[in-house]
Amino acid sequence: MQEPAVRVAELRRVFRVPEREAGLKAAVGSLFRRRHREVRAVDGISFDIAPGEIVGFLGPNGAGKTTTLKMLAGLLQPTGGEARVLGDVPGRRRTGYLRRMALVMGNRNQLHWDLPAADSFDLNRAIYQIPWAEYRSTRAELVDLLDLGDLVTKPVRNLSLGERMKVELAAALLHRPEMLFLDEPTLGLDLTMQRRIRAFVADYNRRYSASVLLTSHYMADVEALCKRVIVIDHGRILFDGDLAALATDLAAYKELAVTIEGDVDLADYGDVRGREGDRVTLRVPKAQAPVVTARLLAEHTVLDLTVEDPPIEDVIELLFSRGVAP
Ligand SMILES: Nc1ncnc2c1ncn2[C@@H]1O[C@H](COP(=O)(O)OP(=O)(O)OP(=O)(O)O)[C@@H](O)[C@H]1O
Repeated sequence: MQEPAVRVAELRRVFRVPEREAGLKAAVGSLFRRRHREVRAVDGISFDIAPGEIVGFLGPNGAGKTTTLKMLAGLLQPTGGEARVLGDVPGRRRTGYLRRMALVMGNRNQLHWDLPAADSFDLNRAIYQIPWAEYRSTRAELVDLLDLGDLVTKPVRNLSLGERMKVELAAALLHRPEMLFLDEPTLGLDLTMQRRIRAFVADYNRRYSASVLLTSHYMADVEALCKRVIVIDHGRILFDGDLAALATDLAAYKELAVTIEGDVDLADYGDVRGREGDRVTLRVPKAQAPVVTARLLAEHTVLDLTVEDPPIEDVIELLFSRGVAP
């Protein structure tokens, strides 16, 4: 059997943070007696990622996503458990490993602010010791795929947020990493740019059979790219599986969107969630969906009717509030 690209077993990271009460007395006291509290950012998580797989890594703020990605990228040492990526232990930070992976953080600028990205690209070529011919061809390919044009010749500080993200991605991928850790790569970008970045990630994955672990607060990113999602909260895995199964398995209700001739009050059929012109969205318990559908069809002139799982955002919210075991 092929070895997984990522193998994580009981991975943990505990931070010790100094604790201090407010006020001068407490401030003076803390000079002599430091109290600490433990934050279990990642609390024993296990999962595998297959080569070439794109997995969405979801969770609310503070769930432990970035801490996990940093451990997998070798930036943070775990306090327990094990991580292997591409057969290597990331925490050892072996050059051989660092040259096969990339961590891209949407909220962190890794390029020189005052220089054009082209200069940072050259610098990365030297750092990663990419042979010139390979560098030129990958660079040309990335410039084309990301539609960078002359953006690479402008100082980074003059670029828009979206343009900056595109050159960031290009810089991070010049060495053609096989493993990508993408932390909110579309953060703050407009819809067109989000779509562009998404298409690029899909393309890169196909072209180089790269594995991708992606965090994003935009469910559209996740739905477009990830067949599988891992959901964490408070450092623990709540769900690991098919994105489609998440809605089917967890949501206790269905959403019926129905257009009916005439003005009819549908409150009797279910929980009315919204109305757009003649189209009404009803939420009904999953088990009752067939009966309600049949009643609507029998009792009214139905012009259009769809039965769907609730939006994935709602399902994930439900998951966080319930804290389902894996
Ligand atoms: N260096 C640190 N020192 C102390 N606590 C930390 C440190 N880094 C992270 N934490 C804590 O660990 C927990 C997990 O943080 P982490 O950044 O991994 O979450 P996240 O899921 O990436 O959240 P977000 O979506 O907000 O980026 C949080 O409670 C955070 O405050």
